[in-house]
Amino acid sequence: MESISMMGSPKNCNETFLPNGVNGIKDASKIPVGIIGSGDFAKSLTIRLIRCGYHVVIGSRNPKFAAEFFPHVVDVTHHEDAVAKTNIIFVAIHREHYASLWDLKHLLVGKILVDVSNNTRVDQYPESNAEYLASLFPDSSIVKGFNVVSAWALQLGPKDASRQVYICSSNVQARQQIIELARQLNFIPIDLGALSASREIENLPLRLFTLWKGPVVLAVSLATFFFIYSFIRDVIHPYVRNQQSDFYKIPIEIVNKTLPVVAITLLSLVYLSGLLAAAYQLYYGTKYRRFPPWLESWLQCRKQLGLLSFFFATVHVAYSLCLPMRRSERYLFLNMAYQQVHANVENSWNEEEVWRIEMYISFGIMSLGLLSLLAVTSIPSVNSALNWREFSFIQRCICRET
Ligand SMILES: NC(=O)C1=CN([C@@H]2O[C@H](COP(=O)(O)OP(=O)(O)OC[C@H]3O[C@@H](n4cnc5c(N)ncnc54)[C@H](OP(=O)(O)O)[C@@H]3O)[C@@H](O)[C@H]2O)C=CC1
Ligand SMILES: [Cu+2]
Repeated sequence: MESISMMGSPKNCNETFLPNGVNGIKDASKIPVGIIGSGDFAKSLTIRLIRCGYHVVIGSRNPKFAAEFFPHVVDVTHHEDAVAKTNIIFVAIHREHYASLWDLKHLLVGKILVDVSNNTRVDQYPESNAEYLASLFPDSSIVKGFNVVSAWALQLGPKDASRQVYICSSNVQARQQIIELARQLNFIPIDLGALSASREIENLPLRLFTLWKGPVVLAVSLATFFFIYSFIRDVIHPYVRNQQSDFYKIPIEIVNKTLPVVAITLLSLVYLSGLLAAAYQLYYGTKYRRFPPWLESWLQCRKQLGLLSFFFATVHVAYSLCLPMRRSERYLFLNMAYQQVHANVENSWNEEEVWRIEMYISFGIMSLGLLSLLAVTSIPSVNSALNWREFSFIQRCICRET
């Protein structure tokens, strides 16, 4: 790591945004970082780099044209010139164009090339883009990284939540330098070792929603099932038996009966997986045995199940709050009042019923409160502000009470 401490720019990017590097960023501002390509990624990366005090050199096929899109402090020049001026070069062009850099081969000897590219499909090519780049330029140090951040996120600045970047390279020194650079740019670098990990890193952005797929399909199936069940029970059944038309109940009442059932089923699935895992460990008398794959993936998507449960519970609360606003409710209310008058009942207060409903509502609100606490603590930035014990306290103890 010492070899890179020369990059020593301040920990906080904001400080470095001052003009002329007033506060001790002189070192970093002197380190030129090269970027080949002048597209969206190059533009956003440039902004992040200069904010953090780096000097940026852009290599473009058409520097005159490209210069218009970059701040004045950026040196926009030809590929050869950019490569000659810098030791760390981001390759911000698509894989299909890598071969066009072939002429620069002699200039790239011993330099660090950072491959930021992504593919459109998982395992699109036999070898990863970074390995392909390495095969084109065997005398350069190829580092894979930064492909999981979007150009948009790069521009948002250091406060953005998606801060993790995965970095790998077979050249340890080059990898360490890029890891340090990522840290200076206020990312959280994760070292994945040798360049062979690049295939996995390239597949990451394409696999973002894998953990959501199962829970979402499950939630939709549960919702459909319970909706049909309530529909048959509360609408079809009275219609068939007494010719009573309750179809008006479909949009609100039936939906509102479905929502809490789905919410509570999903929440119970979150904790059931933990119980099954514990039972499994007790049964085999060891915690060093792998769980079966279905349990493993179930355990992995607990957070998604929990968040979906929270979503259904919240919508249920919104629906419930709107129940008395409906016209149907008012008609029913009036009719009831009329019937009461007709039957000469002066007071229809039912102590038991009153208590039941009061308790229902109170518990409902309390559960939503606790569920939102769980949901909030699972947000990465909040999560990282809690220590491990605090987090497991909230996730375990509070939940047991719900
Ligand atoms: N955009 C994003 O959010 C992200 C992009 N990436 C990766 O970054 C890389 C660049 O993406 P992005 O900036 O969006 O792409 P763009 O299409 O916006 O830009 C690509 C750049 O490549 C250069 N280029 C185009 N054709 C050729 C060619 N035939 N030969 C040499 N250079 C060429 C051009 O620069 P010039 O005309 O100056 O030579 C062009 O500006 C890609 O590999 C992408 O996968 C990774 C993460 C996120
Ligand atoms: Cu309810």
